[in-house]
Amino acid sequence: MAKEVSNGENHVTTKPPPEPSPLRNAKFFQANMRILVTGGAGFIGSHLVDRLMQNEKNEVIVVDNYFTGSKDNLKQWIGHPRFELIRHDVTEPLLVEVDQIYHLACPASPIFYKYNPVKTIKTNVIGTLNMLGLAKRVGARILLTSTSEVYGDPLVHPQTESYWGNVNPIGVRSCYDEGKRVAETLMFDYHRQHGIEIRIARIFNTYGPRMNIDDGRVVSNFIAQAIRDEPLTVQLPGTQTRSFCYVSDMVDGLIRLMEGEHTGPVNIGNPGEFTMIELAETVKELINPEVEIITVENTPDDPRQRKPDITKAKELLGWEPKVKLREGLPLMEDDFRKRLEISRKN
Ligand SMILES: NC(=O)c1ccc[n+]([C@@H]2O[C@H](COP(=O)([O-])OP(=O)(O)OC[C@H]3O[C@@H](n4cnc5c(N)ncnc54)[C@H](O)[C@@H]3O)[C@@H](O)[C@H]2O)c1
Ligand SMILES: O=C(O)[C@H]1O[C@H](OP(=O)(O)OP(=O)(O)OC[C@H]2O[C@@H](n3ccc(=O)[nH]c3=O)[C@H](O)[C@@H]2O)[C@H](O)[C@@H](O)[C@@H]1O
Repeated sequence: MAKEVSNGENHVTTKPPPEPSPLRNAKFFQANMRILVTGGAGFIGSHLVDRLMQNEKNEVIVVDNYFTGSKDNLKQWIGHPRFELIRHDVTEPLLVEVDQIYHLACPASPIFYKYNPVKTIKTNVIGTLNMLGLAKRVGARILLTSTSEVYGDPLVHPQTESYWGNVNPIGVRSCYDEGKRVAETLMFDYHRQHGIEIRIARIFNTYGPRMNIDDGRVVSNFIAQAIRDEPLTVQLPGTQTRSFCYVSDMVDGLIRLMEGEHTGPVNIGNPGEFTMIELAETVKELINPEVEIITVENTPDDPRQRKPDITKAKELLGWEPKVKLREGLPLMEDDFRKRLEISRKN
């Protein structure tokens, strides 16, 4: 009988896990790992695909409905014999033979997940249910990209995985944070009831090249504003904090979690914590010292502080972030300048 330890509790499964595909152990087949990435045309998903495709033993299938993602993010792989791209909405069932599922499909920026909240919650609940059904049918291991938003407006700081959170169940962010909480519940219920091999990553604010330029998230907003000579819009009070992880570190953490022995949940994020005023000042200093910083109204239920405790990731996965904010911001600036076609002034 499979046994897992998480949050100090024993999760004893009622059934042995389904047999994995024989390909997982095949020595001579051209690809011995078929990997599905849902949401693979998005920001984190496309960087994950790049990393997975570097291993010649991997065959990668992306499914995406292109709500916030784009084929452009995957253009280097389209037509590659080990790569397949399917336009598909995860709220509909999917039948594909795979060994691993990275389940990322879900709009992540608050302006996009609030745009159609009913669809967001369907994506989180029905989408995750469909992917768990697929994992059960084909015996695949499945990783969910959950979020630090499961901690809500946290009363514990920094946040450890054992903290249950402080979440408004009826607020405008609930479609996303409560949606992800249900998704985590479904993952553990399939694990306990059906023996599915699960992995849960709780991702903290991640940034890097390929974020949508008008994505609405704070790092992309500030960088685009600095490049366009527009004021940096710090939402009030400006003393709220976030901890920003560069995307290459994130992808490394996700792959380690998938390949390791621990179900999670595991926080994956960079513990360097900044107020939004500090972030704006850093962007101003690095990208455009002339730019103005202004304050604007905030949106409801904005978490006041957020910083991951990454002890578990360090101990269980041997993972910690390498890229500091001051190193990551210029890399993102280069990408934004190319796409906006605005070069540096001097
Ligand atoms: N970037 C972050 O800071 C962050 C933090 C915490 C958690 N996450 C999680 O990581 C994942 C990826 O986030 P991201 O920042 O790359 O966002 P993103 O919006 O760039 O990517 C999400 C992808 O999912 C696709 N998608 C959305 N709904 C879908 C559906 N119903 N069916 C199929 N595809 C669908 C989108 O088109 C997009 O390509 C999300 O699950 C998000 O909740 C991200
Ligand atoms: O990391 C996470 O777990 C979650 O965090 C984010 O949510 P949030 O932290 O609210 O992200 P932003 O929209 O980037 O906002 C961060 C902070 O910046 C502030 N902000 C945002 C935009 C802006 O122009 N100015 C500004 O000051 C917001 O008020 C907020 O306090 C992401 O949107 C989610 O994808 C993710 O799941």
